[in-house]
Amino acid sequence: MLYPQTNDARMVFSLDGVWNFRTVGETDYPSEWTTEALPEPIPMAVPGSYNDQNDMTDLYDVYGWVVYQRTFSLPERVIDGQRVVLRFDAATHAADVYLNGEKLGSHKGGFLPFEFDVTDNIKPGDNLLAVAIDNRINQSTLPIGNEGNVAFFGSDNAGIPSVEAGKRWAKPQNRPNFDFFNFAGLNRHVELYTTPRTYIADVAVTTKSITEGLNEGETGPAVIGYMVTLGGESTDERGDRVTVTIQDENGDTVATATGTRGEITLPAAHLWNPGAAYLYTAHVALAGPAEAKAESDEYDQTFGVRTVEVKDRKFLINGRPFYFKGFGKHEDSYFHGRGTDQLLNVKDVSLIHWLNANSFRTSHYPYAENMYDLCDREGIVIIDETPAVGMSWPQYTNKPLFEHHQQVIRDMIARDKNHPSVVMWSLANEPWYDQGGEKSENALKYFTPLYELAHEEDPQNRPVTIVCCQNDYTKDLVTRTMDVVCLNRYYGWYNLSGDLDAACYALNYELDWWEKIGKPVMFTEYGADTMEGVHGTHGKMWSEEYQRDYFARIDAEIDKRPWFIGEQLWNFADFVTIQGTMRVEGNRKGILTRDRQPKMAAHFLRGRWAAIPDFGYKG
Ligand SMILES: CCCCCC[C@@H]1NC[C@@H](O)[C@H](O)[C@H]1C(=O)O
Repeated sequence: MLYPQTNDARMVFSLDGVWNFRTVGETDYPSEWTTEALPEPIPMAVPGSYNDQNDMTDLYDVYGWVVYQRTFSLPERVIDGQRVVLRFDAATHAADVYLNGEKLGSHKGGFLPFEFDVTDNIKPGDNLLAVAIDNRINQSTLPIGNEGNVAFFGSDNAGIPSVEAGKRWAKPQNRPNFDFFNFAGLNRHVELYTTPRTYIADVAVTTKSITEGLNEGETGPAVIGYMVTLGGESTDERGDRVTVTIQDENGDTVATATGTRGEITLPAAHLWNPGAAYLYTAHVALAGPAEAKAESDEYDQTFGVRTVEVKDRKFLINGRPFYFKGFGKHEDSYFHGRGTDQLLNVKDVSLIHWLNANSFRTSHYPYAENMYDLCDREGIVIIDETPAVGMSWPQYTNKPLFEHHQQVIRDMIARDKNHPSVVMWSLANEPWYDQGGEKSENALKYFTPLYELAHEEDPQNRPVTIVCCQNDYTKDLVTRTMDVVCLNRYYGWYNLSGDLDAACYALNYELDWWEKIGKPVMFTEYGADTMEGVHGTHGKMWSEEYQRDYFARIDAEIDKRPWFIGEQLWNFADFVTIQGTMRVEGNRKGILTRDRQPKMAAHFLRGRWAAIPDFGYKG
């Protein structure tokens, strides 16, 4: 799915700004709220979660529907004869969309784009756009919501008559089976864009071969593959009117090709590398019929020349063994909630550089495209993750959920396939699947087809993984089948708490087991909750000294394992969760505070990572 672009053939109209907004709740929204002006609306900024934007009412407790509304008008002379598309970069978690009183359709899933062809719905003057959004999560959504009365890490005294009575009486609420606040709404950009009626619908670019061993700034022959998909009217005989021009970073043409698919040799290619990005542009042009130049289309698709491969328990980028240094993150900030904030993206990327990190995982959902674009140009490596978090054995026989999971994988790869920064797909975070017997078998039957689907859907055929929770690894049949074993481990925090000696012993006990499995292994989570300003001469849990010591001790152990290919800790920064006895204004495992100030561990890691090269750390 191409990101909207303004050029000689296309135009983008942003619908960001202040919309009208009303909460509805669990019942259905009134139909007149989608066909007439909202009564007594409050202002709501888009993009942005609605939860933190108004203190006259508690929008943290919304359970069910809200309705957004705005009007817009488009210049007739610009859209005349063009195709007009309404696109949502995301709407969390489910949306019904109406234009001028007509329902355009619905979308389920809160972290990937969807669009509607509104060519025949647009009218001169004001158009009324209404979007109803449902924030409810349950056992059949991704992420997973508990339908009982306790969330992940929620506390309870089950069985006590008064407590049970209180749980029955309590108003319905979302009970996330995951550890981040269920921020919702129009979290990302909303836009209208035009294309000709016959248009470029998709562009895929792959790297077929490179010259390995190039140093930064050196060039060598490379071969790329491309495929252009056309859409709209009379697309079949138009293939011969497609030209592809490859431009280097200076905008100079380095190669050209015609046709909707083929291979192109770049005689002196610059490689895209972590920390040394180089971006090319494939300028795709679809010539209109001679008699109608105005029907030509064009699209500029950036890409990087680089290969990714898992081989001999190494993670190779451009044939060299890469070592992941970084973290899991969240799209999470004051006031914006999970809303796209380009300034924060730029600041976070600067902090990734300041920390001498080179990568992050999009825990636990695909992030907004803007962040991937930034990482493409900044040479930061991404593990791209679906919103499948909080899963357990009941899900592995839930066929509608499996089909939704398949669609999410297709949509995530369709959106992110051209980003050189994306080097691996994560199918899920911490699915619980170590109960042994049929439950473990069902998990394997659920995830194996998804693993195969991700490989099939990706034209670049990147490695595929799943991120494994602290579990009984001997009964976990799934993790060991992935291309890379990604472990979330909390020795010294959730278990053997405060005892880093025992924690290191237990970690090595498990790593001895993984030694025999023959796959590359990395941490995708490890860490300790830390309150900035809490100190101690013998750093105890929650102190800044403990978080620093935790990483220093654990890292010393993984350094001893040549097949341990990376350390992504938990978390880049503190972030908001449900309220609960184990969370103080959220999860405090950040090495930065939520307002991006470094804790003591950040300084330790900055020094450690300065001494760890992107390539060849383990030989
Ligand atoms: C019993 C062990 C469970 C460890 C689970 C650790 C969790 N992994 C997923 C993340 O979203 C959580 O924030 C993290 C944690 O709680 O800080």
